[in-house]
Amino acid sequence: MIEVKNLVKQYGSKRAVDDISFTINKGEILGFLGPNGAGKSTTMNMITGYLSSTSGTVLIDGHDILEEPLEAKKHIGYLPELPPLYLDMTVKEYLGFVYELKKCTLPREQHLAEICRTVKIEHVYGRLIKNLSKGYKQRVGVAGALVGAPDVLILDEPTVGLDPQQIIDIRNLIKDLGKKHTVILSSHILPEVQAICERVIVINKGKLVADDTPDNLSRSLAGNTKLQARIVGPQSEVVAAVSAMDGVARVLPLGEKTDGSVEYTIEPEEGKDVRAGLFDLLSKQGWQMLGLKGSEMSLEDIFLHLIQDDAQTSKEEKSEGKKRRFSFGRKKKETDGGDEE
Ligand SMILES: Nc1ncnc2c1ncn2[C@@H]1O[C@H](COP(=O)(O)OP(=O)(O)OP(=O)(O)O)[C@@H](O)[C@H]1O
Repeated sequence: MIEVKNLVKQYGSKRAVDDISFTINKGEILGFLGPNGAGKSTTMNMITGYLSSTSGTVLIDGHDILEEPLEAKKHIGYLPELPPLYLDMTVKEYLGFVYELKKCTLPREQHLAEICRTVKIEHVYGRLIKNLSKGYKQRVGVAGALVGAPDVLILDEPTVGLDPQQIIDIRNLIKDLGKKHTVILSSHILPEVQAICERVIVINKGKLVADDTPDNLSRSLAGNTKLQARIVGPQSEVVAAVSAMDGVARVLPLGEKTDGSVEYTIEPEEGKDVRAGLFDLLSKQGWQMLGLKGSEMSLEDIFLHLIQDDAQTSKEEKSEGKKRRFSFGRKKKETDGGDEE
């Protein structure tokens, strides 16, 4: 559906987007993550044809966004971070205006009514946009993006500035839209991306640093899930005995709890499941286990880790003159290996 190939954007001496390639398939909801200045808006603006690229191509359903802009843009509905709403228009007037602007040929009343049903703004159709809440203004922006029935929706920070209930409503709306559309969602809000998106692309300093499902990212980076255990027993003996277990890489006591247990983080070696051995050990020693749970990495942890890895890789490259590679799982191993040296 969308093919981004070797996309580069150079602003003078600044390379804002540096050789990014990815493909988005029909019906995917893709999260586009990156810190401030990473190059997200620049990339989205090149995908929507608002900015031309220095080099590289963007194909929308096979149409080059720069060579066949009209054909390509027909497929895209774009909601910029600040939707260009005309506050003195009613919702009806605004959507009619967007309809004309996009030279839409679908049956007008029927098409606009269907959009209003989808984004649930039928009851404010006759109201002035300036009198609507922020959440409803955002819905009107989404409605505008849906005019012309594009297959692809590109949403730039769609929940910024909304209150918690409005955020939930817009997220649910995006999920619903994802059933019929390919969606690209740019966001700084990591739990949002985790909640909505099936796939995440992370960019940092103009480079693509990860492309995977939130779950895979979490798994490949975390390796094995760490365990949080609450154990009643003499702390130093517990640490020594559990550390000596086959398959345990590290044990970290986190402090005593009010029930007399001590909480530990137990980090298994790669590919090892130490839970059964842990139960055996504790029962042999007569130490009680009051709790055991896995602690998975949140997307937030992963994101920070990736950005740090990227900074680390840059340093290594500078010194070694290497070309970068962003194979996520492998990179983690390499980093691990480096740490151990
Ligand atoms: N017109 C421009 N001229 C020069 N540099 C620019 C221009 N637009 C963006 N940049 C620079 O390019 C880099 C990428 O900017 P971009 O706005 O794409 O990042 P972003 O990931 O969208 O960040 P944010 O989330 O803060 O909007 C930044 O360093 C920015 O300062």
